[in-house]
Amino acid sequence: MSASLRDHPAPALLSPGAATALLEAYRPATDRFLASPRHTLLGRGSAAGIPHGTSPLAHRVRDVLDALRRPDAPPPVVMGSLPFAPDAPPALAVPDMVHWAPPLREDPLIALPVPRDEHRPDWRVREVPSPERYGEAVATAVARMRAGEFDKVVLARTLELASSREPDLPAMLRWLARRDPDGYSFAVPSGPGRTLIGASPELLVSRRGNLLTANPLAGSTPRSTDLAEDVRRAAALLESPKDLHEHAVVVTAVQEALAPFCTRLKVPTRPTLVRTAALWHLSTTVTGELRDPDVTALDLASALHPTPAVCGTPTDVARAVIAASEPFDRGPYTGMVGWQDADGDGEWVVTIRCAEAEGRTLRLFAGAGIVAESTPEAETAETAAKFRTFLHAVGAGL
Ligand SMILES: C=C(O[C@@H]1C=C(C(=O)O)C=C[C@H]1O)C(=O)O
Repeated sequence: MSASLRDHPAPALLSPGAATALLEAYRPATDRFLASPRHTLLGRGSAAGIPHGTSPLAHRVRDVLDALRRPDAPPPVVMGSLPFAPDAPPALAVPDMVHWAPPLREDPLIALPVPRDEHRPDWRVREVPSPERYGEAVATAVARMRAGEFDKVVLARTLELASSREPDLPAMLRWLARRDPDGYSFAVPSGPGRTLIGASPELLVSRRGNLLTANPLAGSTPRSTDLAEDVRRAAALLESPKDLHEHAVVVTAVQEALAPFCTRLKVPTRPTLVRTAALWHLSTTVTGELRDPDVTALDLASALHPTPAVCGTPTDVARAVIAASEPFDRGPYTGMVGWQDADGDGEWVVTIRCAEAEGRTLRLFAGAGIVAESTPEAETAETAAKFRTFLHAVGAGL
């Protein structure tokens, strides 16, 4: 439906249960689902793809959306994901039909208990790299940073899950979306036969009219089930010099990337906390006013990507360290996932806390920001906590 509908939703779409109905309606392969704190979207089918070309992707997306504009219809929308590597192909499409609903977190039905899948796959789990190898890569990066070679790098590891039957992706999405309804949950095709599915807490950038918002996260600690300990960990994170440094590197990069586009950019001087079911994060909400109304959400996202929350500083050195240290291809992980309409409004989310499903396999990804004060033990524990959300969703314990 439409931008106008988004601003003035039709009564039927305001009915309690509209957002959870979209969640229930999600079908893999044909559908693109994205829930944010502002909207719930379900795109079905594919009316147009984005052509290959030498011009920037954001321009090609704008041209496709402009060509599909009809005077009597709402502005068309593109949905999908962009990979971490700049030269890898995006997985974007203009759906035949986009259904909009208010946010999941405002839907009274979101609080209903999620029925557990009785027939859970019998997962075999392989860690790539092993936690020991991951710790060694962290130690090597720390030594190079202490020698002054670079400032920060984000190193990731994966879990490869294989089963004798295909996972139930709609059930997984329902579980993820209901567990963190304040975050960004998504399920989109990411390549032939592949689905990217996850629940990210991090907004790369959104644009609404001439207003932009970015919400970099960096600096994390696992939650505790003991309330007093959970609060103690949150308080310690807010005071941790190592995490404040790791966070500041990201905020500075976001500020520098967005400043040229803005007449006004507001960057709070100290971070606050956000929490997911599994982690506490340091968070800064950056807001700004656009200088040029023709700059789209994807123009802004492309200028920001990759932030040091997922790559490092300086970017080119960090990219090289990642390529040399990680024994797998990141694919869509640490890219972006989201939507944008022909007016240039949209939301692009950092693709983390996610997995890529293909047939009977699932590949889970988790990374952590490494700075000179990092330790291999703490970063291995942080990535284990980041896997936890997803492992619960698929019914695999580790
Ligand atoms: C890279 C990931 O997360 C990023 C790294 C964080 C950190 O190092 O503290 C926090 C949030 C994300 O920006 C991930 O979840 O895989």
